[in-house]
Amino acid sequence: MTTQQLTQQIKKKNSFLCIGLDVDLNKIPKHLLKDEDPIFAFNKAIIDATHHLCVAYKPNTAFYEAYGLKGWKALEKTIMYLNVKYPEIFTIADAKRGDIGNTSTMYAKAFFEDLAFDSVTVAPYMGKDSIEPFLAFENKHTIMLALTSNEGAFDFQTKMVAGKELYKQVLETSKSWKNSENLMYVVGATKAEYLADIRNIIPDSFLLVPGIGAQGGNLQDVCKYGMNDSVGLLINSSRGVIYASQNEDFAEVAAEKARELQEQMEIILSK
Ligand SMILES: O=C(O)c1cc(=O)[nH]c(=O)n1[C@@H]1O[C@H](COP(=O)(O)O)[C@@H](O)[C@H]1O
Repeated sequence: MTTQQLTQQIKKKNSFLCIGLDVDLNKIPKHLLKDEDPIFAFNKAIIDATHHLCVAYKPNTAFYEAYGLKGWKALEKTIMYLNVKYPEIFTIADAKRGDIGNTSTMYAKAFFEDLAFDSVTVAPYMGKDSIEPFLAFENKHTIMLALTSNEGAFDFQTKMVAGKELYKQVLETSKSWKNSENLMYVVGATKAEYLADIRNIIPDSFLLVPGIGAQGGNLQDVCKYGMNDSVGLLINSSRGVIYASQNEDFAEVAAEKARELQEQMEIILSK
């Protein structure tokens, strides 16, 4: 999917919501545990109930890898289900990869070719030759951590390096990489006050913004400082949507939570 197609979907649905599929078997409704594949059964129900309210889904691979082969199988079934039934949805493998070049190429193949995700998250720590193998894939997007939502973001990301905060160095340097037009960036919703500075460096790029809901980030602040002419934002909520109810009505209640966020987004988009 191209970024133009993503923007079209945002305008059509009046939503720039991304729903995080972070499935924890201890948190899903008990009746699903009897299913042959509880993770996929949960995802399918959530997706069927919410696909019209969001433009993207983001399974965090940790929640699948934790269950071994069964978890990876459920991830594969989930992405196949999305690609076949809802091909207009933008898909994000939240895997936070990045390694020496030949290894990064294999990670990219795993998520872009084998699983056919539209995008994957990566960490910038190993630099240009760890990210360019991902950027080489046409019509695929590489979402690089810039300023993360957690407290530990202040350990390194905001430290001064050669007269500038490290996250700013990351943003600026990455613009010179080959196929950098395939980059998007992660900025935590809890860091909304940094977004004006970030937009000065990367005015046109899409930002994946996790951290509203459970982590306390604020949608209005993120939009005020982070939105550009083509919206340029994907706002993620995982736990706040998918675990709103742990009863049999879980998918319905998740849809209500997603609807609340979509309606706030519609108001922001109409301004
Ligand atoms: O890359 C991410 O998606 C990410 C980056 C970040 O800075 N903070 C962050 O919370 N995330 C992910 O976004 C999701 C947030 O989940 P909730 O806090 O439940 O909405 C999790 O999958 C996190 O791993």
